[in-house]
Amino acid sequence: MPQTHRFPSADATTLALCERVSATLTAILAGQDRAVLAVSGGRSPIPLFRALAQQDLPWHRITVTLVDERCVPSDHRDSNARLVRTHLLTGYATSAAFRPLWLQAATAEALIASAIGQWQTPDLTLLGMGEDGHTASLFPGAATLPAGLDADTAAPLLLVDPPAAPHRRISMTAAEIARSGQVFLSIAGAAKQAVLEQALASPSPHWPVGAVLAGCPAAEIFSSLT
Ligand SMILES: O=C1O[C@H](COP(=O)(O)O)[C@@H](O)[C@H](O)[C@H]1O
Repeated sequence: MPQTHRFPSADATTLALCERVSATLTAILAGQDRAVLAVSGGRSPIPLFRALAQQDLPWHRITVTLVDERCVPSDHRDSNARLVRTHLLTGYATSAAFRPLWLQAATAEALIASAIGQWQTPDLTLLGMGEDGHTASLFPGAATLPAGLDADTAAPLLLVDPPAAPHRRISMTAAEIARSGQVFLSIAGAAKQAVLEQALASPSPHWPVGAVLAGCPAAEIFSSLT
């Protein structure tokens, strides 16, 4: 069962998570030349990205990639790559390498093949969660959700067409999240807290986050009610 760390506010969560991510990357880099950090998109991670960018880490030995991406050009307002470039790859973190997931491709097959072709299993994966219980872009009701939650698949990434959210997505599979060295999930707000508790109590495809975390018993959850 993942361990949960509760904080009085979203700001306190950001501070604690920033320290934890920094310490984890430092520990990983004490034992290997390079580390791969996979980060989520959306809006919630912006304060964490800004805090991490101010950490004096050996960013030149870190590759940042994405847990999931919307299939939109890299200058689109909904692009997670744009979010990362704007808020994380600044300050000290300018020297990190960045591997975006979405690249222009003629077909869906070429798109997923190019993303998988340059993919490396992350040493540390940072997850978020939507109020519908999706994490990464593993959305409830998506046609490819069963493949995305297949614990035995070797596929690290797959395409997802969310039934109730904009844009086709590229997402890490639950199996690839489970293969990550470490997994931290952060959420803020009572609504997300209630969904997460329900998902953990009875893992089901209705709340993909529960099924994902069931495959990551050593994952850690960072949460606040505000
Ligand atoms: O669409 C997405 O949503 C989730 C949750 O976003 P948030 O802003 O509510 O935290 C995010 O984790 C995922 O990476 C993103 O593409």
